[in-house]
Amino acid sequence: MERKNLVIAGGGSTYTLGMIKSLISEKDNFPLRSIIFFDNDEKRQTQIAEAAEIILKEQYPELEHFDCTTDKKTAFQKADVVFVQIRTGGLKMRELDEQIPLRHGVVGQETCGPGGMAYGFRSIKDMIQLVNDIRFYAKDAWILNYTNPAAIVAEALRRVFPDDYKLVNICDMPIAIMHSYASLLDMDVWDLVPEYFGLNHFGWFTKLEDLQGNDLTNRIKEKIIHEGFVPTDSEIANDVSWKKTFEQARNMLLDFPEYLPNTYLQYYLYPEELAEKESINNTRARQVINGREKRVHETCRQICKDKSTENVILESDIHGVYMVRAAASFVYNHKELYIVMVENNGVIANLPKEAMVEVPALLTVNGPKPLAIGEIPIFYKGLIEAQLAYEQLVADAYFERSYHKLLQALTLNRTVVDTDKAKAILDDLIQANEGYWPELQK
Ligand SMILES: NC(=O)c1ccc[n+]([C@@H]2O[C@H](COP(=O)([O-])OP(=O)(O)OC[C@H]3O[C@@H](n4cnc5c(N)ncnc54)[C@H](O)[C@@H]3O)[C@@H](O)[C@H]2O)c1
Ligand SMILES: O=P(O)(O)OC[C@H]1O[C@H](O[C@H]2[C@H](O)[C@@H](O)[C@@H](O)O[C@@H]2CO)[C@H](O)[C@@H](O)[C@@H]1O
Ligand SMILES: [Mn+2]
Repeated sequence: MERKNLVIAGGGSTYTLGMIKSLISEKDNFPLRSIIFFDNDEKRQTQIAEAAEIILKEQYPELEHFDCTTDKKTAFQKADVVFVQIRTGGLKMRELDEQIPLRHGVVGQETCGPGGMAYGFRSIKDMIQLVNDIRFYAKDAWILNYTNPAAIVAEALRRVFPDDYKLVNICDMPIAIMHSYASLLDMDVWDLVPEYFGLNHFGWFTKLEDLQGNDLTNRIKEKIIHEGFVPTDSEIANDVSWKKTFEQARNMLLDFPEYLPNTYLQYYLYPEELAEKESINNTRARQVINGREKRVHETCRQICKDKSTENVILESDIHGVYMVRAAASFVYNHKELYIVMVENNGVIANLPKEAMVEVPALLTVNGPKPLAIGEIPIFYKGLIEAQLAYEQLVADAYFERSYHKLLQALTLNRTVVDTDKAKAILDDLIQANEGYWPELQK
């Protein structure tokens, strides 16, 4: 296999260390010549890069070149694959995204409801700029984007880069959920074959089979109902918040037993309960700042102090492995089945052609080739159509600079519903996002 050059855009991310470990564990499947980190925050990136360099020297001696840079040309000129994981406004703005809706009694979440809308409105400009920069230097590179809120980012990118089949939006939540199904069945997650439909963070598994084609769906449902549902991927297995989320997925299954839900549906199906449970001074952003971010930075400091990994525990995680194997499937034309975001174009027969849907697709050298789903039942269609309208209105509002459309979007969102509430939240978000959001016309 020809070795490739990888760039990680958002090199300072809390996910980079896990990604490095995943690239090491996957080096036979995705052999690399070089890894370059790119970020617009030199200091944040350097603390990760200094540790990454030590890890790579120790555990990836075959790698010819490692670098970290804030210069676009240095980063992208030789790129074959770019992973994009940026966060416009950082975790500081994530905290406001979560706190502001909560002040109005509405779910405060990074990718769902008003928080997701605020984050999306901040991310679109930077994502368009970044893809333009990558394309200027590397017109044929594969771009795997998992920057959130992926649904809104994917919709905006679809409009600006309509024919770019090498620009793919991808999320790890379905595989993280499948990891838990596999654990229930005492199986390897890679031996599960999913059938799934929806939008990003808004979808359902309709069937899971093993590699021999045996239907495992009912066994999974029964096990979840009788034995409970817990996160099992190393990254989140002991996380209190993720444990609660997986528990709630079991409740969703009890209420709507037809399909197995993506965990993010909890925010749309039980918005009042979820808003009540959240605590404004300890939203998820605060937990990440005091948890994953601190842990990652401490690990980096330890590695740099020891000049080795002897005193730290480093594990590859399902997030990293999923992205790496997906990239390999594109690059080497493995045609493996992954759940990714694609333009619908009839895949879900009773949804609009232009919708960015999340479905299983064969990842080929000519882009993702989604498998046909057919028509979906009315309950799911209704939920998806409203959410899709919200996502499209957010993108419309961004490109048209329209306050009116943003208010429509927020009013449509199941986590908000009430127009006066939507107006009040929107006014607070506009104020908090000054300098990040474009100016809106009323
Ligand atoms: N879709 C998924 O499955 C999935 C999974 C994990 C993380 N994510 C996303 O990955 C991103 C990173 O998450 P995190 O919690 O580690 O955040 P983080 O803030 O720790 O990392 C983001 C990095 O991006 C950098 N950055 C911000 N804007 C940039 C720009 N315009 N150009 C270059 N670099 C820029 C920041 O300086 C920072 O180092 C987020 O968007 C998160 O939502 C998505
Ligand atoms: O609240 P956070 O920052 O911990 O997580 C937000 C992200 O949650 C999902 O990603 C999970 C992933 O599913 C799991 O496998 C593991 O790697 O942890 C991730 C985060 O903890 C979701 O898919 C992402 O879009 C979110 O960014
Ligand atoms: Mn996701």
